[in-house]
Amino acid sequence: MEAGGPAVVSQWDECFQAAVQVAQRAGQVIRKAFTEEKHVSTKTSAADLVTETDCLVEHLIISELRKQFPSHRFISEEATAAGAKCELTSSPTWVIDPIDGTCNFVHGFPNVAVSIGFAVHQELEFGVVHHCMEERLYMARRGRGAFCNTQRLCASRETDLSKALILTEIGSKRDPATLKLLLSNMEQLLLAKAHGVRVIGSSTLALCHLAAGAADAYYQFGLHCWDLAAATVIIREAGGIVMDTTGGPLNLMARRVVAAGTQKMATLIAQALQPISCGQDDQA
Ligand SMILES: O=P(O)(O)O[C@H]1[C@H](O)[C@@H](O)[C@@H](O)[C@@H](O)[C@@H]1O
Ligand SMILES: [Mg+2]
Ligand SMILES: [Mg+2]
Repeated sequence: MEAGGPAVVSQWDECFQAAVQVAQRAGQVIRKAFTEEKHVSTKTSAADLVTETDCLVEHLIISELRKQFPSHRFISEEATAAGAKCELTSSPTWVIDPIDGTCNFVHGFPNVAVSIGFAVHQELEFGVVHHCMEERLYMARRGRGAFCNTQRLCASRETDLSKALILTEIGSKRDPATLKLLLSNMEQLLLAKAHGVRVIGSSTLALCHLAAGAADAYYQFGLHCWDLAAATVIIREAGGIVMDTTGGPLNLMARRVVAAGTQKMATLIAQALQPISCGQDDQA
């Protein structure tokens, strides 16, 4: 493009810009509500919390995006909890977690984010994650690199499990059999001499830390498509791998993931894990 020539407008520019703007507006609402009294309800278990701010922010995001893109489809956490169908079609689809880290938000623990992913023909085109308590905006567009604010992100190159910092999340399924498998998986990785295993209470922020090279791997059984969508683009554009726990390609709806800076690390993690059955987002 010659200097001063017309800006090249590529497809989905307008959607990406709208995602950035509404994620920042949502972050302001969450930051304001962070220190205020909260009305907390539970969903699938006593550990699966939701507040009026989750619902308010989800409504704010979707109504703004629907005004600009009325033909688009939406998948979001709280609408799904209220019975909406969770189906990724070939239509342009927004995949939204209004507050990732709601339990942290309720307790005043600052790992809290807004996650907005966007897919067309079931392929993820971009992701925006706003770490609203630290004013960090993680973002990536397919084929154009990953950034945190203005800093380019590069995932870890580590291939040795005994030198790895591994992130995971506990999720909200807390029956004894699930907890036994969950702790056994952590134990296997620690017995393999991993430097550490960390749980920070926000799957999407943990995945962004991986994209930034601040950890070497992430795995989870039980998260949702709205936890994963945006961060998957950010990790891939940072040079990382996001795949199914079986070692196959990621299925956004399968509620399980292994991510790492390198394919070798991702494979070592997947091989160490015992599977935990958590259903699928697109199966009621
Ligand atoms: O806070 P949420 O949006 O409910 O996300 C949770 C997620 O559902 C759970 O599986 C864990 O990954 C938590 O770390 C997330 O924050
Ligand atoms: Mg979430
Ligand atoms: Mg949420």
